[in-house]
Amino acid sequence: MPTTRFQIGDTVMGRWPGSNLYYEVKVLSYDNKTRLYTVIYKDGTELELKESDITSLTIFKQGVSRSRSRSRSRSPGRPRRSRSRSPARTSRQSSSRTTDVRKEKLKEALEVRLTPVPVTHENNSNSKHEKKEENNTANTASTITEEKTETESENQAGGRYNLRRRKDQGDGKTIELEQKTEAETLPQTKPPTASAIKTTDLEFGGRVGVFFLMFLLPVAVLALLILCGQKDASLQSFPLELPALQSLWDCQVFGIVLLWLLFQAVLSLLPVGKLVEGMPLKNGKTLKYRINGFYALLLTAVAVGVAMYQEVDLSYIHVHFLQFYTSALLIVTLLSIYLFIRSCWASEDELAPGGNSGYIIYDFFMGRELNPRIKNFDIKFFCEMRPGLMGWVLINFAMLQAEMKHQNLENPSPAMLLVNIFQLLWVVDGFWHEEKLLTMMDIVYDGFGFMLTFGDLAFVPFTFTCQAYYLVSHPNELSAFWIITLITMNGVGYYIFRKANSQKFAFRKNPSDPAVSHLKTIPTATGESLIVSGLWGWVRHPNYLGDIIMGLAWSLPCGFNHLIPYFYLIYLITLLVHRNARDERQCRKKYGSAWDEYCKAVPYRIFPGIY
Ligand SMILES: NC(=O)C1=CN([C@@H]2O[C@H](COP(=O)(O)OP(=O)(O)OC[C@H]3O[C@@H](n4cnc5c(N)ncnc54)[C@H](OP(=O)(O)O)[C@@H]3O)[C@@H](O)[C@H]2O)C=CC1
Ligand SMILES: CC(C)=CCC[C@@H](C)[C@H]1CC=C2C3=C(CC[C@@]21C)[C@@]1(C)CC[C@H](O)C(C)(C)[C@@H]1CC3
Repeated sequence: MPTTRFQIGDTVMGRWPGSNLYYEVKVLSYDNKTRLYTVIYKDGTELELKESDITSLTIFKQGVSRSRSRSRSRSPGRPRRSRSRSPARTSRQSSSRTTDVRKEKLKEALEVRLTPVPVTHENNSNSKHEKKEENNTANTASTITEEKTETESENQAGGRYNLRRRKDQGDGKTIELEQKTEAETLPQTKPPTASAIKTTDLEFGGRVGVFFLMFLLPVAVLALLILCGQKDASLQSFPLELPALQSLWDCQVFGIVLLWLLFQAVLSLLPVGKLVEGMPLKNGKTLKYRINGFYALLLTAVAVGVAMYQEVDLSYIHVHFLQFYTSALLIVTLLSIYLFIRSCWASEDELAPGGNSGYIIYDFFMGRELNPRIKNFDIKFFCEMRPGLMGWVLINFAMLQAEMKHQNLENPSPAMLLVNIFQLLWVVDGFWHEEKLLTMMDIVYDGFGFMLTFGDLAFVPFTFTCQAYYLVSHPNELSAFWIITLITMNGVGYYIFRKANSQKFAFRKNPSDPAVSHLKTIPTATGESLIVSGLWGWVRHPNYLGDIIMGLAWSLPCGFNHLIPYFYLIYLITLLVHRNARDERQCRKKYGSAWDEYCKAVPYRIFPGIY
């Protein structure tokens, strides 16, 4: 390797992809064509790195000792600056003496364990200062965490990180471990550069696969709704002739759907609820999101109450259900076209890693732009949470009204009540934890194209309601035993789902949180650990398991006469098994051998006993 900076066999510091953490690595080879070094980490992980992601050991060590001496020379009695992301945190900080003491202790502890590492790079222009982070890795490594620059490689790796975790310690408060003046003098890592995105790993069977899916999905949902509304809902009784056009289209219905979207959009823009920052983007910036879904749900409930008081008949939705679906489908199509066209003007920074293959159909389906916004209105975040999820609850309630009307009941049937209550609980839970959606793959990684638009605006409200729709014309008596069994099943599912999600979220935010600090973990080379006990030590995706148990409890009230009400369960298992595989691929890429170790310790994916 005559022209390279590093030679085979050199021990150098290599950046861990997806982070700004540097580890000791050995250079194994250099590829002249790709200009990539193959390096091996101490845990045996081999990776290819760019020259800019490698730095020499001597520069690193000089940096370490320089900043160590800086650290030592700081007067121990001098109060250190602490930085808080939100004013709320600042006030909490100043009001709590005990927390301050605890924080100081923690800070001291961290200072002993951590190594501030100045890294010299050619382009050290980023003015953001560095922060040290807890090093709990198997490899001893010097770490440098720069708030913004991490996102570049994270996004490329398709990973999702909770960067705040690295700054939040103790009671979720932010501790800045270096003084600002000091940190500013430290050499900085390279700022993210806008590299051209090109999606090469095509999902869903590539261009051909998504082409068929784009037609198949809307048709399959239409078929499901037709069957679900028929007296005989068996697959064999599917009508062979196409439904008449007027049974599929109604201008008034289209107007109602538009009004619904507008109403929800207005609610989402109300200046109530907190403003939170999303995950850092590739360009280092973060977007702000208004978290007011729970208020919007309450206001929607009030609006529906007022409408019912004005004698609006909600069973209209049941009568015109197919027309509501086709109206939603038209909006999905128009919105997807708009999203695709506007993405042509989006900068490289704004593109999603998964939807930029260069193939029009594929990119239209997957979504090119990551966070399409009109001023402060985030179209993806809005569609993911609002019209579809609220619509689901409203449609369920309309079906409950329709059931009473159709079957001349004074009260809704227990089956209908259970379906309504179970699903309402799930939706309320979603809005209560709305902020957590910001760290999910759908927001951080996936582009917003036909797939998510269809999923959010058509699939969720029209297929997730399929049990309630079915019950209107297929009554099912439930014994007290069944009612208790179903309530227990939903409760168990919900407990697993919520506990697993909250545990992971709390752990990612602050591993020393007393609620999760007792959990056993496997350290990984990135500095983040994997929980290996409790629910996360039982199966690798306990939250999916909980969701599936709930899905079963939502379908069983419809009885065993037909397969149709089990559609949600079948969809959920398929989606979560696919999502699990996708997630595991990304985790293996991100955590390397530590992930394999986790898989060995916890061999079951979603279902206990099933590998
Ligand atoms: N009803 C529906 O239609 C759907 C519901 N859902 C629900 O949404 C919820 C969120 O799902 P989703 O975002 O897909 O996945 P998860 O919330 O399970 O997130 C997966 C991530 O968790 C982290 N992780 C994995 N294992 C561990 C571990 N042992 N310890 C600590 N962290 C770990 C990894 O990220 P990292 O290490 O980078 O933090 C991994 O990438 C689930 O409850 C799911 O059931 C999802 C899809 C559809
Ligand atoms: C067939 C097709 C095109 C499916 C698209 C799937 C999407 C509809 C779902 C993928 C993951 C979702 C999640 C929620 C809604 C449905 C979609 C978007 C979710 C936001 C609902 C509220 C929950 O509390 C949740 C946050 C756990 C959940 C996350 C995943």
